[in-house]
Amino acid sequence: MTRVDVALFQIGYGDDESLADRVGRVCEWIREVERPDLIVLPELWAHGGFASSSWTSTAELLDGATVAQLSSVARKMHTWIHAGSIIEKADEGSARGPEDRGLWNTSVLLSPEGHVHTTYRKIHRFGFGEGEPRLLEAGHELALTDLDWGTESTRAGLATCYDLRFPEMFRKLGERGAELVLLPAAWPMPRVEHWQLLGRARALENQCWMLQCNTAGTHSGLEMGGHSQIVAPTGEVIAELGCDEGVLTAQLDLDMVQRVRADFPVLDDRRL
Ligand SMILES: O=C(O)CCC(=O)C(=O)O
Repeated sequence: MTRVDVALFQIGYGDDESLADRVGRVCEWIREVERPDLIVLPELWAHGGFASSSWTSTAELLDGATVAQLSSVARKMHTWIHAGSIIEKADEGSARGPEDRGLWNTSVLLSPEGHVHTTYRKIHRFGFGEGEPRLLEAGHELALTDLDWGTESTRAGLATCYDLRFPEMFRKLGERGAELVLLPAAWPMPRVEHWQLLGRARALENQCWMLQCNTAGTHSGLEMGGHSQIVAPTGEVIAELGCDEGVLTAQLDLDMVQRVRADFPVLDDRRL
């Protein structure tokens, strides 16, 4: 039986903490918890989910300071760390994307050896013409990987925040074998019920685990919604946080995906 311990860090922040201070604080905080098998952090927690006016100046390379510090934590703890997302800037001389911006909202999964294992550039940019669609390139590729736990492994799909509103993306991840989806976010408080409802829907309709890690606090004039949640392949929320900063821990029975799919084989009845 594949049982794994996960910890989602619902990071709270305001406008008064520098990126470097926040990264240092979060690395310390992670080191204080008992070693889980997988840690998940939120979207753009270092750069600020809505701090778009500073994204160009705080953007980092994939091997920049934020990822390097978290890689060192992953290696020392020998655990998987989904580092949430960063504002990634294009390396000198490399492709800058079709809109020539050279910036992406990129999620980074680190292996227990501390290596960048998988990256995912957010496909659906949020902002309706402002923020992400004005400043960042869109990602164009789905990202899936096998999380190796030692003797067993689990197929995981990566998605970020606003992607949650696009069910066809999660169906594609499911078709490519995803049993679990890692979803970091900076989802605002006024629409937190959408976050909860859509997360449950994506889990239920694809019969997969959803690990949704949101942000807390108020920055750039927006209150973040918190309410990080872990949803089972039945659509049941097995663990959730409130509005404040905190760690959400749970033990997942990953074999449940196959049991739920065998007991109620709704995915076999799709008309393609
Ligand atoms: O869809 C929403 O309501 C929030 C999405 C969002 O904040 C984001 O993708 O950064």
